[in-house]
Amino acid sequence: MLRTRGARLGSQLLPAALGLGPASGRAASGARGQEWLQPAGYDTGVKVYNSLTRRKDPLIVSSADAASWYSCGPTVYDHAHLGHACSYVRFDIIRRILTRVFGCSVVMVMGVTDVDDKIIKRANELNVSPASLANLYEEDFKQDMAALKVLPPTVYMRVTENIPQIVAFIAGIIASGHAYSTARGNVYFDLQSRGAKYGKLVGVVPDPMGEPGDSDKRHAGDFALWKAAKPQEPFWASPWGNGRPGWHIECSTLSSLVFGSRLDIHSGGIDLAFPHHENEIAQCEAFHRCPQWGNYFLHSGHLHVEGGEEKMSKSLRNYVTIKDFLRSASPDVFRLFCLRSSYRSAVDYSDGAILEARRLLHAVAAFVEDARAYMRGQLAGGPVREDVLWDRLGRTKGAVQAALADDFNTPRAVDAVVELIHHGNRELKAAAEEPRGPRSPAVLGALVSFVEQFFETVGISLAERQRAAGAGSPAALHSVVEELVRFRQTVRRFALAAGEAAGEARRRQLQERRALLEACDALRRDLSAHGVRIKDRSDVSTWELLDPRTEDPKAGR
Ligand SMILES: Nc1ncnc2c1ncn2[C@@H]1O[C@H](COP(=O)(O)OP(=O)(O)OP(=O)(O)O)[C@@H](O)[C@H]1O
Ligand SMILES: [Zn+2]
Repeated sequence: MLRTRGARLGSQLLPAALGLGPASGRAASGARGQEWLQPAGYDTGVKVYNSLTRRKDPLIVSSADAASWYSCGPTVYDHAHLGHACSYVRFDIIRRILTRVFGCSVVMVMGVTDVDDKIIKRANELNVSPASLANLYEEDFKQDMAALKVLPPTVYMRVTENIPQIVAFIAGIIASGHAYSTARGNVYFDLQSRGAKYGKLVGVVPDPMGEPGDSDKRHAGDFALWKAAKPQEPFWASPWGNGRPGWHIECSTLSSLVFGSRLDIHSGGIDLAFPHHENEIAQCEAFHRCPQWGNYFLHSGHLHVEGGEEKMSKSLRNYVTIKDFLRSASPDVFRLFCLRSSYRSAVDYSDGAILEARRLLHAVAAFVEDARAYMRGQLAGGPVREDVLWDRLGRTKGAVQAALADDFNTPRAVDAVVELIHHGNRELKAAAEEPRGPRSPAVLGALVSFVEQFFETVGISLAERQRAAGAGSPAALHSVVEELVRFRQTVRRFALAAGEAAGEARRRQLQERRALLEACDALRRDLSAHGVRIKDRSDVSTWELLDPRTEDPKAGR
């Protein structure tokens, strides 16, 4: 059982410290029961789909240096799965785009739910304390996020470390006349007191769930802010007796502790819109006594298992853990899979979809590598149509910027980049078929830079991909591979030179040297299993180190 901590009512959470005043700006139509107030501040240039208005609004944040963003974090009772990964990777992509493309720095707070029914139940099953179970899976979650290259929030905040602040927040809501305590030591939000403003996020408010007959609520839809302690459960002291916080109040308090009464962006999976976010809004607007607390609510669509109606979920046992996934595929492959659909849409997870992402990543890397080889003069070839490529590059840059400004439309941006690569490949191919002539390394260099920069922006590093398998390996090993590939090239050239003889001599030489070519092919195949990919172009061989998890298993055979 957790140590009970005394609540220091009001001392931590003074409304004066929290109250930055209501969001200012002009009104716009949209939300149920009241108008959405367009905030004043820094216009990012992005139009974002706002669940509050159910349309795309200009994204205006308090400041370009510190857009406030609250992200609902995990309930830490088990390993995270690809559904969680999908939501956090998608928002990580948006955060990176906001920062790197639209010049807006983000201050992100993520709440970690480390006390909750699911945690208590699982801890009891495993016969460990809820606190140690939560600690274990919080660390596990952070490791999974790091493995997926999701940038950590500016600060993680644990519920159990902020109980006095939560108690003070609840007291503030009672003081504002929007909550009541009961004889049994529970505190509920009084839904009727909110009137038509309840439902401003989701529009139509679903009927409240069936309630147990002995509930001490005034109305079935009222939701718990404080739950009186039950036997064998962790509890903390409060003015209403021992107990623990309800789920929704945690996020309202944690967000307000850092950002006060104005929040620019709030994110989470679509399942959190109701009742969780709706209730957070009710609580915050009651506490801060402001007409609009959160300005933009962003919701990510669910990851489903292909063919299934339901989201990937622990309780449905239809999940793949992040760890299992990363054993056979790289984080970049998963990220590209996420990029290929809008963050708002539901997406089907399947082996086929992952293989497609893998192949696409492979094709991108192959282009970059070929363009580099061309620049170095290793690709035999003549001129490319420079003007065509410069024109394409300019148009692609514009298309990518426009797509990202349109509700972070990553699939459209990726398509534009793939189209550019297609043109780049076409020119390289044509150049390879022409006799030697003037070369155009600059434009291909510009294409490589742009493609690399685009993927870097969204968190996929093509350069890192080349280094991955070699990371930490001594430089000497690198030199050994270099020597090996050079030796193989010498052997290969000798074998290929047989074709230059004539008549019977040619046939005999080809026959004699065929075994050498076969040995060279076998070595290429064998080394690819160790992440060394050799590419033969005519009689020139180059090589690179690759992360085997990124590679298409069938590629290069
Ligand atoms: N299948 C999924 N697809 C996309 N996002 C998901 C999926 N499952 C959970 N999420 C999101 O992950 C975040 C953390 O969720 P949380 O810890 O509450 O898990 P959960 O929804 O209880 O998961 P589970 O249903 O497996 O128990 C939330 O934003 C939630 O919306
Ligand atoms: Zn939340």
